[in-house]
Amino acid sequence: MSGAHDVLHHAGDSPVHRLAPHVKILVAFGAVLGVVATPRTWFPLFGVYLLVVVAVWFVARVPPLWFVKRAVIETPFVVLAFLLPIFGTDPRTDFLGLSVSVEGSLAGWNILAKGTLGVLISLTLAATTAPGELLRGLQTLRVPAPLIMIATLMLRYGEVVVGEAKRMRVARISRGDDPRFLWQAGAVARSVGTLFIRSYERGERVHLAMVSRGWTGSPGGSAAVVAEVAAAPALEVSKLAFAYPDGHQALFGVDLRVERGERVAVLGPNGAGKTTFALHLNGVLSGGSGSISVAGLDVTKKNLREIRRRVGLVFQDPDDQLFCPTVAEDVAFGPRNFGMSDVDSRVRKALSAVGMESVADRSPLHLSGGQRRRVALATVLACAPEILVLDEPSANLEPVARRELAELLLSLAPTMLMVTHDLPFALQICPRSVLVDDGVVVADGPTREILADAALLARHRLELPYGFRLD
Ligand SMILES: Nc1ncnc2c1ncn2[C@@H]1O[C@H](COP(=O)(O)OP(=O)(O)OP(=O)(O)O)[C@@H](O)[C@H]1O
Repeated sequence: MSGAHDVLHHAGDSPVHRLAPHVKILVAFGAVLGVVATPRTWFPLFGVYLLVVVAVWFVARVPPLWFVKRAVIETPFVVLAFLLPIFGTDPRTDFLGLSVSVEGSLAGWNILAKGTLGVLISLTLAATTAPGELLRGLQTLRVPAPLIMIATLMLRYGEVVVGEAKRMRVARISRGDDPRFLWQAGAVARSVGTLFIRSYERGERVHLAMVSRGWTGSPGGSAAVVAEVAAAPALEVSKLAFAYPDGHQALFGVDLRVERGERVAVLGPNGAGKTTFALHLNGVLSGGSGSISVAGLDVTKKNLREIRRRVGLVFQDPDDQLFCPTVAEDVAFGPRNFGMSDVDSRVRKALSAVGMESVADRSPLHLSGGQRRRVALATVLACAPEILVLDEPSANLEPVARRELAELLLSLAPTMLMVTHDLPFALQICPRSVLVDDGVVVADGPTREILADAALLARHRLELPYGFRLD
């Protein structure tokens, strides 16, 4: 998936691109301050500023048109700048036969000149500095960690919106739409509404993924550990029922007990409630009825931090799970939130476990789907959870990557719950399966026996793949 990276960053190898990011941030910041502080009537100086900015574009080898296209974000200010002379206060003067306010004209010019230069300077910084570099530059400048985290999240949200917009555009065009013509403006306007909703929903899923790795609103945290109840099962779920805020009832009373070290597959047709169930296991979803306990600790607000340290959730879509500028930072996110001490070595070990050490410094968004899936698993492994909850781990994996993932999962010690439609994968990894349908557990037993029950599978819209035989 491409994101805001590609929209605002113009990759290159010019001297401007090669400058240290913190130097560029300081220069850009100083330049914006200089522009803002310049008296509005020093007209020629604004011309000089513009020439300097354009000269930087030439050295950076980024075409001026690239900036012009992106400067459209300034449109509301331009409109305001042109309205001020018309509606400004007296005294007034004649300009090209129009009566314009003198003060309004100066105020409009001030906004137009300073706003445009500010936008162009910011775009120049963004064009010549990759987002990850920008964040590193801020770190070098010792900008407080919460501000850097906020910048990271804003960046991720930008990527979410741009990514959704691109996906929707491709979907529209592939179905014959060509939104270049005026009479399609209505469809485009409706798409903007949909884009907002889709971006909001994805943003919410990214937030859930952050919460599930211990994010509480500020980076860092303590490593306080709550004592568990000895001899309690790894997981005990009783009469769990849940309805989404729109009133849709997804779970109707799930009961499940999982012993320590067990590997259990959660099977079921589309819409059965599997993901909803998985999201409850570390308190990402809550508010229904029934109870859940992990190693004897109730999943309640007071224990949430400890529960999230113990239950690692790997989301169905890796794009929901990965939001930091680099793979290494994403993998470090959970251990940092949980106040773990040996973060660097955890990151190295987790990436090595999934065979992804070589991509540590790359942006997660520039990886292939299969690579992202492995990195998403590493983000959770780095927290060494006692229970690993995986939602569709084998989806979109090439056969070799799928086999490697199976070997990796079989080599891991934690208790495991794996939501999957991949029945052979369930058989390979999990000796036990539970079948969920319509928000309740309808079967629970050895995976082989459940998969051998053709009538049971058929009743719940499950099917072994063509040619697959249970020996
Ligand atoms: N955010 C939401 N708001 C309202 N309803 C939802 C929401 N998310 C899921 N649902 C509904 O809850 C039900 C269970 O969804 P869930 O995603 O848990 O199913 P699933 O078994 O994981 O399905 P799949 O195999 O297709 O991933 C579905 O009917 C779904 O439409």
